[in-house]
Amino acid sequence: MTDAGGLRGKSVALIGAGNMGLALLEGWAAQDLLSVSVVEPQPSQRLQEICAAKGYALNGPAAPRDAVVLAVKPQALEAGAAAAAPFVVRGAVVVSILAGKRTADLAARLPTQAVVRAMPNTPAAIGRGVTGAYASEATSAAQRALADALLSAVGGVEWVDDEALIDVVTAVSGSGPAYVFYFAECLAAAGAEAGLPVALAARLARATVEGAGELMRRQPETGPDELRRRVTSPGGTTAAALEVLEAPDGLAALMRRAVAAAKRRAGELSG
Ligand SMILES: NC(=O)C1=CN([C@@H]2O[C@H](COP(=O)(O)OP(=O)(O)OC[C@H]3O[C@@H](n4cnc5c(N)ncnc54)[C@H](OP(=O)(O)O)[C@@H]3O)[C@@H](O)[C@H]2O)C=CC1
Ligand SMILES: O=C(O)[C@@H]1CCC=N1
Repeated sequence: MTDAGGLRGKSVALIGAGNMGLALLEGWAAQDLLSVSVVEPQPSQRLQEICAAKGYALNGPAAPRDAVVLAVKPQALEAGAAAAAPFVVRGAVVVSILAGKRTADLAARLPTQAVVRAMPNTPAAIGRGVTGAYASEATSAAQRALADALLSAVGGVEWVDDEALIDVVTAVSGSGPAYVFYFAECLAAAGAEAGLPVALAARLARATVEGAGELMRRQPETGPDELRRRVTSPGGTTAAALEVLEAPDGLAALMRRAVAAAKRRAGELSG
């Protein structure tokens, strides 16, 4: 395995291996460059398999690590930070993926100020995630590079230099996959209501979202607006539908409200 990010020989502790923690671990295991310790109260079978196959310590004694990745629920921050602290030594960087929790919230509970706040998303589970990240002022360039390499194992990483933007990243790409899945659900439901058998409507909606996403992926130079125009024949069916979606109270207004609600909730989770 190539080691573009300089991960070889680095040591990491992962605190919390649920949906997102496990996705990160899968990415690290595929690269096979790191020494990993995992703390997880209820290890899933998959977690146990990875740890056994890769020789990762699972719920073993704490030891100093180069990086500690915190992946518990925001509501479990106190317990998660307590579990993380023994792994955090001078020079270690803490990478938190907790929604809403500020770098200051983390630093107040951990023996370091070097904290990276990151927001991945669930396509990380197939190596196709995108993560927004912010490094506190106390984070060195080397610590930030290590955090970048750890997060890059499951997809792209976009750094921002204003921590407040992470709440927006959370509302756009962190929560975003749920919006897309919900769109597929709504499209299927509308198709069924318009007369299609329920299962067929679900298959058509799913294949449409998959195909449209893949089309976008394969044409990175073409904006979604242009791809949309290519579907839309003048005076045709798509134009009729888009007139509804583009109405003042249509999809743009709904997305604005949805993103604002998620951003507001991220703010409420801080502290
Ligand atoms: N799901 C998503 O799409 C995304 C989530 N996030 C963030 O990632 C974090 C994790 O989310 P997600 O993976 O979905 O949640 P999960 O509940 O799936 O995973 C959290 C895991 O942490 C474990 N845990 C709880 N307390 C401790 C502790 N003291 N020490 C070690 N492990 C502990 C939990 O165990 P138990 O179940 O036994 O309590 C659980 O397995 C959240 O903060 C969330 O905001 C970020 C981006 C996207
Ligand atoms: O819903 C949540 O709070 C988490 C953060 C982003 C996606 N899931």
